[in-house]
Formats: sequence, C-alpha cells, structure tokens
Amino acid sequence: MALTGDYKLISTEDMLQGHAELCIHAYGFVKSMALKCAIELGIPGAIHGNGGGATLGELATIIALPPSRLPRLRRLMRVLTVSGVFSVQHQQPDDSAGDGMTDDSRFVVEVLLREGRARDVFSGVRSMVDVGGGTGTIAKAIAAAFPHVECSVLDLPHVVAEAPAGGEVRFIEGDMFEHIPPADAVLLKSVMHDWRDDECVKILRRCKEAIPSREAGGKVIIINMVVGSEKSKGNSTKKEEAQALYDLFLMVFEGGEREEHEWEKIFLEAGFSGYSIIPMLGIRSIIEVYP
Ligand SMILES: C[S@@+](CC[C@H](N)C(=O)[O-])C[C@H]1O[C@@H](n2cnc3c(N)ncnc32)[C@H](O)[C@@H]1O
Repeated sequence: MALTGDYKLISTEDMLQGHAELCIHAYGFVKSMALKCAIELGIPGAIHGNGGGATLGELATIIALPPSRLPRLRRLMRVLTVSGVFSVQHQQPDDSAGDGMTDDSRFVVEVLLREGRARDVFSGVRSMVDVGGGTGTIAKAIAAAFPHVECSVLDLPHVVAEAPAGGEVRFIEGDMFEHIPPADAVLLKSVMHDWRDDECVKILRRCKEAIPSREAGGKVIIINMVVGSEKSKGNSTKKEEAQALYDLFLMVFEGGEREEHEWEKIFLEAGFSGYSIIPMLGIRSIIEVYP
C-alpha cells in the first residue's frame, strides 16, 4: 500500500482500514515476542492448572508476578487475546484488555482535512503550537488549510536546526518540560505515548500555562491511541489488534498507549476540567482537553 501516492482515489474508511492492517503486518513480530514471553512466564500452564481460565489477578498470583508488573501483564495478555492465542470469556472490571513519522504526519493530515470534524477542531483557534512537532509537517499542513491559524512548532534545538527556514510556520527551540509558548491550542501528536504518567502530567501542566481559559477557546489537542475505546463483542477487530501490537511494541522503549481511564487520570492530575474523544483517525483518536 503506497502511503505517499494519490490518496484521492481511496475512501477515508479504506485508508484507515489499510493503516490498521499495515500496523498489524509491521508489528506482527510482536506476537511472537509476546508468545515467547508468555511461555517463559508459565502462563499457559498457569491457566491450565487453574481449570482452563483465570482473571488477570489470579494469573499474576499464580506466576508470582510483583503487583507493580500487573499493567504489563495486562498489555501482554491483550496482544495474546486479540491475536487469538487466548480467549476472553468474561470481561472482568480490571481486565480491559524521523521519516516514518513524517509520512505518518502526512497521512494524518490527509485524513484530518478530509473530515468535516477537523474544521470543528480548528474553528475559533487563532494560534497553535505543535509541541514535539519535529520538522513541522503537520503544522505546515494546518497553516495551509486553516490560514486563520498562526502555527508554530516547539522542539529540541537539534531538531529545529533541521527544520526548513522561512515559510508560514515559526520554529522555536525549547524543552516542553520547562516552557511552552502561549497559544490558543497546543497540539501533541504521537508524543505522550513516549512518556510515563508523571512526565505527561508535567508536560500537560506546561500546556495549561500556555493556553487561555476554556471560555476563551483554550484547549490541548492530543493525537494518540485510546486503547479499547471500541470494545468488541466476540471477535477482536483489526483496529484493536493493531492497537494492542503497537502498544506492546512501545513497551520495549518504556512507552505505552493508554486506555480512556488512564488518560482521564493524567488530565485531572494536571488540573484540566474535561476532555472529549473524537475517534476519527482509525486506530488513533483526537482528544481535546479543556482547562
Ligand atoms: C515521536 S516524535 C513525534 C513527532 C511529531 N509530533 C509527529 O507526530 O510526527 C517526538 C518529538 O518530540 C520531541 N521532543 C522530545 N523531547 C522533547 C522536549 N523535552 N521538548 C520538546 N520536544 C521534545 C522529539 O524531538 C520529537 O520530534
């Protein structure tokens, strides 16, 4: 599937389905890693010895997993259930289950601009800073599509040094943990999944300092996954499988995708009053967070 070809010939639904399937193939090796890990942990034997089924908590106790590792076990089992190695019979309350980035940004912008909802996201926004915005692919596309939005990019000095000079977008060197320049909206695309909860709370506090009140149009726009937002009944969807694989892949880098309650926790801790999830990007969503 060509991601840089002529998108116009393909429907948005097909593009997003294709993206989910591409992720499943690209991160397919994660399934083998997960299976090896499950065998080494003795999970199949533990389930068998427990009568053929176990809750996550029971499993953790049987394999003597430290409680701090329970979230990682949940992520591992999510991959093994969405890929059909194990099955979930009853959903338990605690059991819910460089260039590449630039291409991805082009893909996201293409989808964003096709959908009327993108207009809602940017209407009334007079200025936006794309935090961790790299060399500005998204910011440039937004500036071109929504000329009323003054766009800038904040990134680390060595990244900004590679950014093209001139143009509509202003590049600012800085550290998002220290200061974010003022704007009506702060965009964070594919940034938060690289950081722990306490680090995300720090970034979000800097965001809150940068934006005006909700009444004055202030908001943070996050583009990331909300894992398990479309709970399937019965078979797992391609979308869930792609999300679970990518999430476990990120664990190698100490990162991870979040479920809605995990997002909510960090938003509240950073002092935000509310949020709204717009699931319009296939395996990812736009999350608007309000001060
Ligand atoms: C995973 S990339 C995402 C890039 C872009 N948002 C996208 O989706 O294509 C993370 C970006 O965050 C930037 N970054 C990392 N730490 C940062 C910091 N402390 N302050 C500002 N930017 C940072 C990196 O340089 C990189 O450009």
